[in-house]
Amino acid sequence: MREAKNVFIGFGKAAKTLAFKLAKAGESVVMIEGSDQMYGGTCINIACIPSKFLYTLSTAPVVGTQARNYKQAVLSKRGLIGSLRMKNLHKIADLPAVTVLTGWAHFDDDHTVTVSYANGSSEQVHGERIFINTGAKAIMPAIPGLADSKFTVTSTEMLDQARLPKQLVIIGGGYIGLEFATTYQQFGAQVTILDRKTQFMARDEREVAQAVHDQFDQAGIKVIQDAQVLQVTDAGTQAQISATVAGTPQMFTADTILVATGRAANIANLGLEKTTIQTNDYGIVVDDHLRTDATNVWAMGDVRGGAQFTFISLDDYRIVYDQLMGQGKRSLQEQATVPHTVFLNPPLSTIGLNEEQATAQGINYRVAKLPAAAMPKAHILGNSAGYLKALVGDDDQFLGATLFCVEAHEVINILSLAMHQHVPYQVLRDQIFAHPTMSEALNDLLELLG
Ligand SMILES: Cc1cc2nc3c(=O)[nH]c(=O)nc-3n(C[C@H](O)[C@H](O)[C@H](O)COP(=O)(O)OP(=O)(O)OC[C@H]3O[C@@H](n4cnc5c(N)ncnc54)[C@H](O)[C@@H]3O)c2cc1C
Ligand SMILES: NC(=O)c1ccc[n+]([C@@H]2O[C@H](COP(=O)([O-])OP(=O)(O)OC[C@H]3O[C@@H](n4cnc5c(N)ncnc54)[C@H](O)[C@@H]3O)[C@@H](O)[C@H]2O)c1
Repeated sequence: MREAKNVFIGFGKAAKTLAFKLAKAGESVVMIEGSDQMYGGTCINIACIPSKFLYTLSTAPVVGTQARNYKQAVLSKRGLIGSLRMKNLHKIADLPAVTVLTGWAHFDDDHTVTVSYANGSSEQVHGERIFINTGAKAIMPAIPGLADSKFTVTSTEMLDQARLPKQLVIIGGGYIGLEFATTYQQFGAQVTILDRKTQFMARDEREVAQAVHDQFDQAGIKVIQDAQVLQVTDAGTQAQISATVAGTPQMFTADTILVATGRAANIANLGLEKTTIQTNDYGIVVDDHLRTDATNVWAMGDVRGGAQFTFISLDDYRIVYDQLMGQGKRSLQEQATVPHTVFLNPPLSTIGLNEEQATAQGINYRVAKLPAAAMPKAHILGNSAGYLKALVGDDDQFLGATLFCVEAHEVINILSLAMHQHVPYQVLRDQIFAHPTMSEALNDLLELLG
């Protein structure tokens, strides 16, 4: 039986970062990844990197009469992803302390896993410690005809489909739904979002949801709330989607249906029932230090049923590394306030509380709001839509911010740093920023607070 001090199941963000550090420290590592197309995990192969690559190309200004070339963008994406995948593999596999096994793992007991290879063979691996980082996968709702339709794709297939849809129907108006609507509309597809909730962007403040809705209206993206999809039927070159919208029957047609109805932790087929590891409806149960109920097993990233973001998986690595090699003080508590970005055009970034939440919690706040159009950089970048908004408490500390403007995804990191380091707003108000940038909007925005 193969033995290692550290056995990783899944080559995700947390696993690859922790494996590298432990191997560099001279500890033996076995990294088990199911697919040779997934070295480096979901983010680089089928999620953040390819989706933001296509988003960025779709957002670039059209020069003269030259349309944005979707097929070319997908081909370039394949090149980029292929080289990142190999870079990720070699960064780990080339270390003398590491063995990478390409096969699917399942537990036999708390210390032992069996790896099944594509050629039908298998082997057992014994780990003093085992780290589960198997990620999540798209949920396919049980709608008659949906899974079997030749027009149905998940984000994974969509990002690699070289044909631009003419009529794209997206089921689900969450992160993936909103981002793919933006990207594919910009490449030239007609996009309709069908979401079952009655409210658009239900998790967000109404003010910003309305601003995004207005921007979608302008772009020609149709957003339909309170939509219950009942059935999908293939009819020649198109699918017919029957649904009710606010209780009234409606038909939609599409040549591509993107299912974006959430992602569920990859815990099936892991053999967890043979271990003392516990699961719940969201994934593997862990404590604040990411320990499972088996004392030698940790779970990190999407599989532990928390927020599904690459930066969370990366932070999970920090928590576990601190336990193994540091003081063990780091925990999930530090992840309470993190920045989020939905890559729309302009992007929407948020952190902490919005006005509605502060009001609901009875927290006193002062608010500053600045139109993006006030910033020269927004005009240079050709998109002056949106606004920046920040909330501060009686103690002059930031409570939260909503940035719906170009470069929001960069500027939000400054506010995140300020919140975590308890920097009073006056510091950013008077900070010297490079010019012309969107960061300098923080000077003008916070000046409004006096
Ligand atoms: C389209 C899309 C866009 C996204 N965009 C963003 C974004 O912009 N920003 C952001 O922060 N997050 C984004 N996310 C979320 C982000 O991709 C995930 O939260 C993150 O990749 C999860 O990483 P992880 O470390 O949990 O594991 P993953 O990177 O998912 O790795 C899990 C690995 O385990 C392997 N595996 C699974 N089961 C087994 C097994 N039994 N044996 C062996 N190997 C196994 C899988 O093949 C996979 O390689 C996006 C997600 C999607 C789908
Ligand atoms: N920029 C980013 O950070 C980014 C980008 C993409 C994905 N992600 C991550 O990936 C996760 C998965 O994304 P997602 O968009 O699939 O999930 P999501 O949870 O963000 O949104 C799912 C949406 O689908 C809707 N829905 C569910 N079932 C439905 C049905 N049967 N009919 C119609 N609507 C239905 C829900 O109302 C919800 O609005 C996100 O939660 C996020 O953590 C992050």
